[in-house]
Amino acid sequence: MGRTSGALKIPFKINVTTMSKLPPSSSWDKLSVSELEDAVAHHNRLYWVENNAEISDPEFDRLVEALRQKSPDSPILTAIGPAGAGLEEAAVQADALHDAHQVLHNPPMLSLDKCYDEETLLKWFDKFEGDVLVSPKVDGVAMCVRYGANGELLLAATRGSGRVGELITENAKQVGGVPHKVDAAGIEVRGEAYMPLSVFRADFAADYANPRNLTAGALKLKDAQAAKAYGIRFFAYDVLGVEFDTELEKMRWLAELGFDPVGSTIVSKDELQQNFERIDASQAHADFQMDGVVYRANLREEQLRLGYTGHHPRYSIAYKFQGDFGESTLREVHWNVSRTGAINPVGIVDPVTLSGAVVTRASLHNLAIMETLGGEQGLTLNSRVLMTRRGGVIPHLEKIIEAGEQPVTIPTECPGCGAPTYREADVLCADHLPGCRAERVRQLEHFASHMEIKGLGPKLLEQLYDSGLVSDPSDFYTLTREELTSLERVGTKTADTLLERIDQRRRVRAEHFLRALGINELGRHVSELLVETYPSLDAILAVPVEELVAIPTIGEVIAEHVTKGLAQKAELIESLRSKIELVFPEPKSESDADAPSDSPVAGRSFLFTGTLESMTRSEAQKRVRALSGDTPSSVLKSLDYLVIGDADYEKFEGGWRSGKLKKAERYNSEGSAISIIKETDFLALVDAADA
Ligand SMILES: NC(=O)c1ccc[n+]([C@@H]2O[C@H](COP(=O)([O-])OP(=O)(O)OC[C@H]3O[C@@H](n4cnc5c(N)ncnc54)[C@H](O)[C@@H]3O)[C@@H](O)[C@H]2O)c1
Ligand SMILES: [Zn+2]
Repeated sequence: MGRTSGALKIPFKINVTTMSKLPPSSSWDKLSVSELEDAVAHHNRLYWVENNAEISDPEFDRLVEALRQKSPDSPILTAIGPAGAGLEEAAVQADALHDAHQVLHNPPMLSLDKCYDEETLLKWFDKFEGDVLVSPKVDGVAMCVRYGANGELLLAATRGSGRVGELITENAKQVGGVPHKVDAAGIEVRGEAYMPLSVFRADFAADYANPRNLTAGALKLKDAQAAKAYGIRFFAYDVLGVEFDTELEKMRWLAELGFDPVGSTIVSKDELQQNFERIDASQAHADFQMDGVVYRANLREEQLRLGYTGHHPRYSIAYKFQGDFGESTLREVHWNVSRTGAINPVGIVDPVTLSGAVVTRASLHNLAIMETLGGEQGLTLNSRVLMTRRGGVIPHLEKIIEAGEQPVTIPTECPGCGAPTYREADVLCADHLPGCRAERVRQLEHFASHMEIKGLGPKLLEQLYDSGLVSDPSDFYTLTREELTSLERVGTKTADTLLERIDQRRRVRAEHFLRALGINELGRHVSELLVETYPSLDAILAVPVEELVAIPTIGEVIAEHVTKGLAQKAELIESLRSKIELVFPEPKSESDADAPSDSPVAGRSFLFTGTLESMTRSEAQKRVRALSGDTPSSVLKSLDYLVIGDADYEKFEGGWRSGKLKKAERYNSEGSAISIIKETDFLALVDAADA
């Protein structure tokens, strides 16, 4: 089974950093001003115009900083960014504004001023009065959304050159956190679109190097429906068309409108550095990639007084993460069999400490990405390499500093079963033999994770597979306590918890089941489409390729992979369906096609207050979102449910009111219809929606 790029793949170049023809970062300082200027202009162009960066972002930032140190007034410094790269000129020359696909940004969507140390930050702070709003600098793609006189979504656009952006309205409607209607007239909201790291890790990390490129690609896909499969979300950080006295009020208002504002706090001068460190540390658990911290003067009158340069607002600055680099040596390349059967390279390097963690391995994604990394002579062992953690988290082999001598050998046989390998497009494949251990264990892992059976980690799965207790996913459902406790390090308590978790997943939504099968191209989007289009598993299994191709967004390649995969797994599917009950959505009748769904959760919004007992707040929010509900971060007039933790519900009945409750009651007295319910009732709602 091989991977071929199907229609769902993004037609977007992967930004792999290869060996730079210019000197490595350590020698930027030795260049003259004019050499530095040339280098900055060169890389800026490669990045913005050719979409093919040769050096990493932190390295580019160092280069710019080297120029700024030597020649603070260099005109090149203010020409960095898309406009400086000539994009704007090109757009205007092409008479862009008469082009229906483009939008003029007024005022332009500017860049941000940058700094790399506390001293520079404090100097900036001394230019104005009042406190500062701090927020993470989200490493995504800038986007604006405009709303009309009735609050309807009019258009959305990319930042483009800063002055001229590209229209992406239909795609933006598929982005989480972009309300289609707001309770405000004639506003423009600006913010950052990004791919949550959880989505990137689950669906794309094996084939793509960077969530930011995927985000940019998804926003520009011709087929807006297909964009949905990328799970892109939007953080709002600014609004035009309404004036506020402070940034804080602005961010609160955005939350009330239903946007997801970037998490922000107000701080004073002596807390600036401490908040940089706090946000830096938060990378370990954040679900988005960030590349620094943004500071903004809180008082609007001070912002107006400071104004703008042509490149950035003076009232704002980004304190960028240095990108913790470390040199190491590439010792080996391991080849892992993925759940789709692709055999992908993983680099094993000498231990190096980066952002507080020891890194010894980094995914090299796939054969083609590995080749690009190695450059003309190919990747070699014992190469000196530069390691980073992307977004401070994902270990990444940034570039080769000095090549070694021994070329990496590409296996001719699958490391799991010995089947001969072959290349298909970017990927190394094999027609795995039935007993391919690596592929089987990976499939078990994939099944468990998509069926949301917690506790089945890779170690335990290997034990289960090697002991013969589980050879395919249907065996999970016949495991007994005795069998489980016969394994090393599995006690009765662990066994019972596990059995209970498996039991809870005997009744699942059909799209989750389809996706869990681990069939190439049968991901979230195609599974959902199939389940929406066909009423039963039998109907899905019987669909011929020609019919699948007729479904919008399913191309020929996808259709072939899916039908072939389902046929190959017929036996497994039969054995699973005798143990699992699949839930299909109620068929929609023609007349109510546009009516809100009758799921008690889909399309409704939920906000939580007080302490939840059955799960954490973020788990509760995840469940709501998984059922297509919304989770605004504050009380809106249009809110459907305010959920009170069970323990606090008694207090509520006794007269206690949280801020959120007070607000909800006030809105209700003004005509809103917010249901205030307790946790147990919420659980009943989600269970009903899940059923
Ligand atoms: N590798 C290379 O060769 C190369 C060359 C040129 C530029 N670059 C990189 O391109 C990137 C983009 O540069 P730039 O100057 O256009 O953008 P920038 O890095 O100055 O950032 C400005 C952007 O930050 C975004 N942002 C994210 N979170 C925000 C928040 N909380 N508040 C306000 N704004 C927020 C905004 O959308 C805004 O457009 C930089 O990271 C730079 O390193 C790399
Ligand atoms: Zn194999």
